[in-house]
Amino acid sequence: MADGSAETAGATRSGFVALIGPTNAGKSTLVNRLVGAKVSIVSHKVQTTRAIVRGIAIHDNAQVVFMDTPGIFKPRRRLDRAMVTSAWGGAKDADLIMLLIDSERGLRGDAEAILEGLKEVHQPKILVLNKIDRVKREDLLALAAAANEKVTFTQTFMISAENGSGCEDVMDYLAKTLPEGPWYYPEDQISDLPMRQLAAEITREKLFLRLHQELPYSSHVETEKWEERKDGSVRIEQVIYVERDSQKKIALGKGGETIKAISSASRRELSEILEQPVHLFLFVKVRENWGDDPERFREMGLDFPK
Ligand SMILES: Nc1nc2c(ncn2[C@@H]2O[C@H](COP(=O)(O)OP(=O)(O)OP(=O)(O)O)[C@@H](O)[C@H]2O)c(=O)[nH]1
Repeated sequence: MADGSAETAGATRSGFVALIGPTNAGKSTLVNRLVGAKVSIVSHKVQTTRAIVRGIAIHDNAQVVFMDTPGIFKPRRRLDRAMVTSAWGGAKDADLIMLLIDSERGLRGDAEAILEGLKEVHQPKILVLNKIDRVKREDLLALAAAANEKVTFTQTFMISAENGSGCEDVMDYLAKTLPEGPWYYPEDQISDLPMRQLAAEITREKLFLRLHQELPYSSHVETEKWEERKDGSVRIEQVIYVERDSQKKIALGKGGETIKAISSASRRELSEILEQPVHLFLFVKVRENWGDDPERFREMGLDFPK
């Protein structure tokens, strides 16, 4: 057989997996772990993820495209509503839905409402109980039973996205369950988030880590300029939008020390990801009501809710 060798390796599989779950359940941590690289920003604060970010992982013969959806919660502001719509929209486009629950928090809060919403979604669903490093085994079993009573899951997994325990089983399952078909992306691609947007997300993560109270929630980062230089370095200019003058002062810090710290942390990480020297310039601008500006929503890849 002259050309049969590729066939014997088995047909390729591929598909889209929507990660749904309450905010702070660990969705970004899990995608980053499964993809093996940082494609989605993580922080201990809730509502870090705004738009759908896809991480792409190869496992056995399968290419698994993760849609890391914004945490689903009760929408209040316009931006919140857009995030929730985007999360459910992502679920409807997927081949498989993965519900991630923080086992320590259980079904309290938004988890209950998500389970209700999932009843209307017809794709196969799996339940993933995360943060098992924090809970006792008997509580996990009770939680799995309670969730399975409300929605029919084809499989239940218990994992720790943080230390990796159980994650391999999830990948094995996905790799053999997704539909047969050609891969959607080239083998070495791990995200379809444009680099400019990923760079903005990284700076936003540093902002989240550095600033407290409400400021991170009323700020937004955009990459405005991206210039590849002849010496192999790149010059990146980003704007941090805040809503008030007082917030601008906080973002800059005394003598500019806060913005300098954010900038150098972001620059270091960007140089690592891009594998080239980065010159990063951050500007803080006040834009009142950016949360009601359709253009900002487009930049974040979200539809502007009426
Ligand atoms: N102990 C423990 N902590 C975890 C685990 N997985 C994630 N975390 C932590 O939980 C917090 C939230 O994680 P994220 O990955 O940002 O959660 P998310 O669901 O993407 O959050 P949103 O963007 O708000 O929707 C972070 O502080 C993580 O380090 C885990 O398995 N065990």
